[in-house]
Amino acid sequence: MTRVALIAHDEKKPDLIEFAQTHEAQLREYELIATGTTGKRLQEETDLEVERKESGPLGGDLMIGAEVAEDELDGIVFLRDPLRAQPHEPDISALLRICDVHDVALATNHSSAEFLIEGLAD
Ligand SMILES: O=C(CO)COP(=O)(O)O
Repeated sequence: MTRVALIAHDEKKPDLIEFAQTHEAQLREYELIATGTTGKRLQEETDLEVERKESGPLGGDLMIGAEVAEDELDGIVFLRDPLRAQPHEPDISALLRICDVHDVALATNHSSAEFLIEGLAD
């Protein structure tokens, strides 16, 4: 089954929720995982079932990266905040890197997320 991770930094969470709501019917067909706070908001604001990992700053990005390393993920939508430094920047870099190592589709902004979701549907 297609397995997809959804992640957003705080400033981008409203954007991710809107994205998930727009594509809710399609996303319902997939196994979804998310970092802690993103997952909580998805559970509260959509009808999607989401497996929650730790919050990003507490290791959630690394937990999702571990799934990438084990080839368990088909795609990641990670709406990053490009305007604010994050305390766990090394973890974020590790996640981006391991996606490139394993050639896993990764969208880090809304426009590319639209392409990714369309690609997953094919
Ligand atoms: O910090 C994050 C990704 O780097 C997201 O974590 P939360 O979903 O727990 O806010």
